Amino acid sequence: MNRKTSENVEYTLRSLSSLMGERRRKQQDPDSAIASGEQSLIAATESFCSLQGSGGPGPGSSTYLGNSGDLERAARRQFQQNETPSFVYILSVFSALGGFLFGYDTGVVSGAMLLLKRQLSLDTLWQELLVSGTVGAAAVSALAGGALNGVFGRRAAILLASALFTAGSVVLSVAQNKETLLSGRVVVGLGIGIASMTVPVYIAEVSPPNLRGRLVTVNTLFITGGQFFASVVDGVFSYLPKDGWRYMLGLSAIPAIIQFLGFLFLPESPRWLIQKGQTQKARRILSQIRGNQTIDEEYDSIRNNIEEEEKEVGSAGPVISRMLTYPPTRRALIVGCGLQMFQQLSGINTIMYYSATILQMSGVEDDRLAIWLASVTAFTNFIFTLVGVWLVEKVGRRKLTLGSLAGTSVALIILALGFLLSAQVSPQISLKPTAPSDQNSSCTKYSSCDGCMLDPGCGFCYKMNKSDVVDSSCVPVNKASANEAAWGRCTNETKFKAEELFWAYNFCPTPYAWTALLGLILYLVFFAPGMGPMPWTVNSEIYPLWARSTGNACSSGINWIFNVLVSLTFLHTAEYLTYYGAFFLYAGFAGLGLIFIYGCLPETKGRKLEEIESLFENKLCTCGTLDSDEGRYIEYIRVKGSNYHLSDNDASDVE
Ligand SMILES: O[C@H]1[C@H](O)[C@@H](O)[C@H](O)[C@@H](O)[C@H]1O
Repeated sequence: MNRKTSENVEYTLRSLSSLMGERRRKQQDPDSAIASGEQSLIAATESFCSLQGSGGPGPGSSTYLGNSGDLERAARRQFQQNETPSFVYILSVFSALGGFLFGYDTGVVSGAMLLLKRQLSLDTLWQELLVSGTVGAAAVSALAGGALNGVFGRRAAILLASALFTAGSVVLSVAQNKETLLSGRVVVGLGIGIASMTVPVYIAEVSPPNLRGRLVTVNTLFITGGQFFASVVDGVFSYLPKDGWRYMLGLSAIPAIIQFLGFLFLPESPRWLIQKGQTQKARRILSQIRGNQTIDEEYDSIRNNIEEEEKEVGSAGPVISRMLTYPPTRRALIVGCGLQMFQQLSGINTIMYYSATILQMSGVEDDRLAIWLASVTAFTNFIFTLVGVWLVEKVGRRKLTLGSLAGTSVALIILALGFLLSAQVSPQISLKPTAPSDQNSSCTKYSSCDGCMLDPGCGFCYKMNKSDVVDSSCVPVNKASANEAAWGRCTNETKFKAEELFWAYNFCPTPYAWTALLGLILYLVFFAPGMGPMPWTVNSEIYPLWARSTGNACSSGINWIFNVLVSLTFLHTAEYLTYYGAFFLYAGFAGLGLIFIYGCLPETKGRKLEEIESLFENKLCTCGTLDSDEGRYIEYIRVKGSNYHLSDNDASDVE
């Protein structure tokens, strides 16, 4: 946003105070690492005193000379401790429980489905409804969450999300039929959508700039942590074939209740309060969150910004149309939505969903072992998100996202090559058994395992002679259990195993499985630190306050819409393009994403939320060239006469 000349006075004051502070720091305290704000506090006080000529102790007075060092030290100690108060961490962890629930509830369903489909005899349509019903509901509520956040505030939205999570989990754990299950999954989905768009915004708004990226990324750490925890719970309760799913789906009520109770006592975002004109309350909460640190500079900068924004953009008309007609927010919206779209188009959820099969291809035949190994995949995703938490404030958002997506693209190519090589050496089908008269025989038309595996209705029954596949056939899968065939030699698991027969559903025995496995591991190692968390982190930062809820609602909505699209189309894509074709396609999307991010994503590391809008003043796709600006840090703030004043109405304010 263009700062007007009326601010020159403020800016000059700021420069002056910084210069004085800098000189003083060099003279008195050359070694200590004092943040720039600290110097300006002291210097601003000096410059204010001398400018005012108030008769109080000034640079020329003996009292001043005698006590200035002590005063400075005392002021430093009292107001400028640079430690981050633990309250910020408490707020972040309680809000990130929303991320945990997002991860848990999207992750747990695959294990629950294995048990549910048998107990409630669910056909494919119902299985799909139960999985995508949640993601679809999340898309709707993420879009609607913008208005909710804007009108009722971040805290109310988080409370609502945790209430929905709790209600949904209770309904799921006591459900007696598939209709009730679907309604429970939809309620949980509504909670996920609201949490996914609100939590990053709330954390970004309460965090100090130097920690913001890290704390918002912790939310994604909680998402992947939730997914990992869900996979462990799936493993544990898979041993309870009757009611195991009730525990799997119901357990999320515990973190949801904890979050709800916590947020009854936790405060609203001070930025939202300032926007709503509740300035006294905002100031109180901001100083509570910042502990010993002085908040005047931050408070003023937020308030000035809101005033300026209102002047520049106006407040009439729906936020989304104002965002689209005002170039900086339009550009930010394109970047935010593009990031979320490319996150999903890189196929993360297909990879997570498909990991058990990739692992089976590499020789893990036991189903239960495959479930446990899938939790190793989820664990890898989680651990490498932790690497992202560590890197985000070191290398910045832009480099982290670019590096991550470049690695992800290479991993996708390796994965695709693994499937391609496997398809080329796919075992031939040597036996064509005749189907019993009342049974489906369409599977017997395939001539190699590859075609058979891509048909969701068929499986591959074979024997091994040393490392060669022999006596192989393609027969229909048993609809009640994918571990067995509907008819033929592989119908009874215990019996066919004793006869040294093998049953492969969804995969083919292949000597190149290691390539796919390598691709899978590399994918997670690269995706998790950058492309996983950064779309959420960047979106929480790039919109000005008036557009933040709406911007995040749109971009989260895009994330969920593409999530549904990619997951629902994966099997069909694989059928038409084969598996390697599907992964080459995702690699192509990742490549496009790389160009988009290289051209359009600016670095937001270390900047105040209020400054970030200025990064979108230039035409889109010039961000790469602006990268060199990283070190240039200009602060636009209004310096008040005293940083110590306690109320908005303090008569000593100089503006
Ligand atoms: O950032 C998250 C994370 O990467 C998850 O693992 C994935 O399942 C979500 O779709 C994504 O939004």
